[in-house]
Amino acid sequence: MTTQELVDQIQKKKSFLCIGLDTDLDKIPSHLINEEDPIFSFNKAIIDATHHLCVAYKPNVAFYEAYGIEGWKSLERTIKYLNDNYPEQFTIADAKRGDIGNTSTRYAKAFFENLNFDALTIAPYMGRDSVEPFLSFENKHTILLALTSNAGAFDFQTKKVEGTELYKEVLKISKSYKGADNLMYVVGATKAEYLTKIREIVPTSFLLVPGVGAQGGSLEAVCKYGISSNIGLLINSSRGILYASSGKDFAEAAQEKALQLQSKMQEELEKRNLL
Ligand SMILES: O=c1ccn([C@@H]2O[C@H](COP(=O)(O)O)[C@@H](O)[C@H]2O)c(=O)[nH]1
Repeated sequence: MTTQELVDQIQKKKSFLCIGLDTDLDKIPSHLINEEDPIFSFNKAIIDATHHLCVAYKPNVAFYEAYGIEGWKSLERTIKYLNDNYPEQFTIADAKRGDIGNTSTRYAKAFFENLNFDALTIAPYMGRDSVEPFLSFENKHTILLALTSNAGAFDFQTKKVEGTELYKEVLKISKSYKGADNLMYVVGATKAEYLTKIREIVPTSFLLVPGVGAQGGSLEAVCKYGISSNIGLLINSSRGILYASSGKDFAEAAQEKALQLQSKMQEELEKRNLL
């Protein structure tokens, strides 16, 4: 999917919601456990109930890898279901990969070609030659960790290197990478006050913003400091939507949570004349 197609979807749906498919067998409703593939059954019900309210889905691969080959099959079924039934959805594999060049190329093939995701999260720590292999895939997006939502982000990301915070160096230096047009960045909703500085460096780049919901980040603050002329935000919520109910009404409850977030997003877009 091109970035313009993503912007068109956001405007059509009045939503920049990304739903995180962090599907945990310990948390899904008990009546699904005896299904042949409980993870896929849960995901399918969530997707069918929420697709009109969001523009992206983000399975975090840890939740699939944790169950071995069966978990990987659930991930394959989920991305195939999305691509076959809702091709307008922007799909993100949250895998936080990145390695020496030839290995990065294999990761890129796994997620962009084999599984056919639109985007993949990448750790920038190994630098240019670990990131550029991902950027050479046309209409595929590399989402680089810039300033993450967790407390440990302050261990390294905000430390100064030759006078500049490391996360700013990640943003600045990555702009010179070959294929940088395919870059997006992760910025945690819990770090919303940093977004003004971030927008000075990457004024229109898309930002994937996790941390609204279970981690306590504020949607309003993210919009206040981070929204750009092309909107440029995908705000993720996983647990806050997926586990709104542990009963048979889980999909309806997830839909209600997604609707609440979509309505707030619509308000934020309308008050800035971005629709
Ligand atoms: O900085 C980051 C980067 C990634 N994540 C991931 O996003 C979701 C958030 O889930 P919630 O349940 O909405 O808290 C999860 O997959 C994280 O691994 C992040 O939270 N922060």
